Amino acid sequence: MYEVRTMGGKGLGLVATCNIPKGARIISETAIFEMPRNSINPTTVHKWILKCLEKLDDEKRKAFYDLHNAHGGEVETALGIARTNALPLGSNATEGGLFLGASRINHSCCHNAQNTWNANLNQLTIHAFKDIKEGEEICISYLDGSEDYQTRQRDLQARFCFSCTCDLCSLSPSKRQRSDKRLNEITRLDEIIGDGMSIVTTPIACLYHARRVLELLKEEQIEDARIPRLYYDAFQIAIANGDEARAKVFTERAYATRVILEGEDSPEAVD
Ligand SMILES: C[S@@+](CC[C@H](N)C(=O)[O-])C[C@H]1O[C@@H](n2cnc3c(N)ncnc32)[C@H](O)[C@@H]1O
Repeated sequence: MYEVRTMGGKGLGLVATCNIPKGARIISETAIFEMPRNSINPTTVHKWILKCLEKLDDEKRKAFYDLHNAHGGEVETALGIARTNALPLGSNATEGGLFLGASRINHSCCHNAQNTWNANLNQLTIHAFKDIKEGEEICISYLDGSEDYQTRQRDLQARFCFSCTCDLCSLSPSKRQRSDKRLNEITRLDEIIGDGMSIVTTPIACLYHARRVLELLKEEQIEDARIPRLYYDAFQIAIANGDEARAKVFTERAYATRVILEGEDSPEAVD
């Protein structure tokens, strides 16, 4: 479905070699090793990585050292490579995994693919959540939420040492301002919906917020994991308030959108 090519200014990247339909699984890959992701002493993490590398065969160890290192000079080589390439093993996971294939996927703030840790398969999956045309680059997002332009640039620079020039980051100042306003509003409403209390005390307002977030995501052409999460929130609001009919509709939508992003075998879809 893809090949690894040199992408001017971005190093290597994945390009679709055929039309990839929305929902297709592009990659399913086992980690060469797992490592702690956050806030642990760098020396400890470095030692951990070296131990993991010792256990690999020569070919995999060489392939690891061939991966991009965005932190060269700042930290030990193996740690720099691991920090540049580790992908999370679940949302909010404290563990990351090193994947030789998926590590070549570049970032876009208007990405077309989703990386997910599938604990049922014990593999990382990459799914197209938009139709991807032959010749188009396959991109994921390295970021978690709906950050505005400045926050995205700051985080990408700090964690991956590049300035993003994707279509979203290249909008004219006025269009970017409108996009930032929508993204900040998504974050604000998401926080209200995510607060367990407001689901019980102001359920109708929460449902309106959820609908508004969906509209905003659509305007921003975002079709990632935020959509099933939102339908799941709406399901919980309906259940908490005894509205079984709406709960059924929301759960069906949460399932359908989750399957596109992760496949029927994903634990989130199965649950
Ligand atoms: C996980 S690697 C991705 C694959 C990498 N391009 C390679 O050659 O192996 C992450 C690094 O790729 C580059 N990169 C990823 N997305 C980019 C983008 N949108 N613009 C510029 N560089 C990008 C940055 O150097 C980043 O630190």
